[in-house]
This record gives sequence, structure tokens and C-alpha cells, in this order.
Amino acid sequence: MRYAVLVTGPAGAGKSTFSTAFATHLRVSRRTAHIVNLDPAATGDAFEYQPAIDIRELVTLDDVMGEMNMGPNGGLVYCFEYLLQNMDWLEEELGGFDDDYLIIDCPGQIELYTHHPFLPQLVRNLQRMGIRTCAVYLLESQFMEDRYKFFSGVLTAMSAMVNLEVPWINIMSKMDLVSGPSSDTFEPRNGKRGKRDIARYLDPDPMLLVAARDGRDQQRDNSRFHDLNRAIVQLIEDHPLVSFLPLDLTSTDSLETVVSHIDFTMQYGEDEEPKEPHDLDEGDFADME
Ligand SMILES: Nc1nc2c(ncn2[C@@H]2O[C@H](COP(=O)(O)OP(=O)(O)OP(=O)(O)O)[C@@H](O)[C@H]2O)c(=O)[nH]1
Ligand SMILES: [Mg+2]
Repeated sequence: MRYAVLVTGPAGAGKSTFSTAFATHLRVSRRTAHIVNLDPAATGDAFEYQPAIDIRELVTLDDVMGEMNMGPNGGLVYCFEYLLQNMDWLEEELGGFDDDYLIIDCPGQIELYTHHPFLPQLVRNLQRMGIRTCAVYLLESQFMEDRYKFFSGVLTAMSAMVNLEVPWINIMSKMDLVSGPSSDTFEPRNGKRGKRDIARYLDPDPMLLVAARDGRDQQRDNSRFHDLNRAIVQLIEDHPLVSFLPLDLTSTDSLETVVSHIDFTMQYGEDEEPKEPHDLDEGDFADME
């Protein structure tokens, strides 16, 4: 059985860092893991491991920009169209792996997740090849600093989820940057976030949008903005599709919890009993009553 995890999410969310940590963790656990680089713009030393498959062997953003006289964004779109037309190259590369765990590090172009046909097509091909596939979507913890930014992140995650029809796990990355949880309070105190406050983001509480009363809201005090927020609140209440697993790469437990959720989602090891994901321990962020 072959497995593939698509590591997705906006630019700078920590996808490549997570992919490397994930691969290391699997190797330490004596499991074969390979990184697939799907980012034609990745710079040479971006990876601790040599990727087993690298889109840059087919096409690089630099070449496209140089030869086609394109800018970086148009160039990236061109790269994906090119890969889409050369899917047999990827299939051939993938064909060489048996019984393996492929970690597919995706680029951070948000268009790729919300409306470009490339990733859905890739997923269909992986499934046709009998590779069990799931996706993780990383959002970085800094998004929790601004409620509007956070909910725009939640909506983007939802739209990516709907676009890519695979089992899906949302991850709040870089939790090491969030100091806390220091207390059981809702509001940040002494610059530290309370446990309950963090929980309202991991399991997005749409009332955060309604209750927002910071300076920024006064500037935005107009009824159409409030109507829009109310509509978003309603959408998230009616379709609570998105919740986040916290990921703190400075903690092995945290990484293990995330890996066990991924294993569970893909039913890794089909001959074994399906495993329940590790419960989050005391000290993790999401163990709210
Ligand atoms: N503090 C902290 N920083 C992180 C973590 N993960 C990644 N970073 C930093 O965030 C930046 C972006 O990390 P990458 O792993 O390159 O993110 P990416 O999602 O692959 O970025 P793109 O491929 O450009 O979209 C780098 O400076 C990393 O060092 C983390 O868990 N904690
Ligand atoms: Mg990257």
C-alpha cells in the first residue's frame, strides 16, 4: 500500500519545515518516508533531504520567467499548467515507490488551492494509481492575532477543502510562537493567551467575529460590514467543517499527535486494527471540556 500526504497551506505557513520534521519522525520510527517537492520556485537549499521527486527536474520558475518572459505569479501558473500536461512524468516518478509514505510539499500559491484545477487533477491521479491520499492544511498561529485575518484563513481552508475531495486535516502551525497557555481565561493576559482563548481559535468560535470590540472595529463600524460578518458567522455555525490541530514542532508529543491523526485518517497499516488518534495530553491546547 502506498500513501501520500499533501502538505498544503498559504505562503510561509511552515509547509516545508513540517514536511521535513514529519519525514524525520517517520524515519526515526523506522518507516520509509520520501519528500516530493512540488514547488517549482523552491530554492536549492530549501530541503534538509534531497527530495525523492522534484518538480524542478521537469520545470523551474526561474527558467519559465527567463524563457517565457513572465513574472513570478504568471510563471507559477504556467509551471502548473505544464505539470498538468506532463502528468505522465509525475506518474512515472511515482511508479518507482512501493510501500512508501510520500510527503508532498506543495507551494504556497493560494490560487492553487481555491480554484486552479491542478491539485484536484493530481489527487484524482494519485487515487487512480491506488495511492491512499490525504491532505493537511497549515495555517500559522500568527493568524490568531487578528480575528478578521483568522476568519479569512478559516474560509480559505474551507474553500480548499471543498475543492480537493480528500480526507483533510487542518493544522495550526508554529504554536511555539504562541505564549501560553498560561491561564484559563478567554482574553490574553500579560501578553499570554489563555487556554480558553486558544481553544476558541482551534475550534473556531464564530462569535469572535461578533464580539470583536477592538479599535479596528470602530473604524469599520458600518452596517454592511456587520451584515457580512453575520453571514459568515451563520455559515460557520451551519457548517462547522474546520477545526485545527495545534502543532508545536518544539514538542515531540505535539508532532506525534499530528502524525497519529494523519495515520488514522489514511488508515495507515491496513492489516492492523485501525488506530485511534492519540488523545491530546494535558498541556496540549485543545483538551477543553
Ligand atoms: N517559530 C516557528 N517558525 C517556523 C515554524 N515552521 C516554519 N517556521 C518558519 O517560517 C518560515 C517559513 O517556513 P517554511 O517551512 O519555508 O514555510 P512554507 O509554507 O514552506 O513556505 P512557502 O513554501 O514559501 O509557501 C521560515 O522562516 C521558518 O523558519 C515553526 O514551527 N515555528
Ligand atoms: Mg515551502
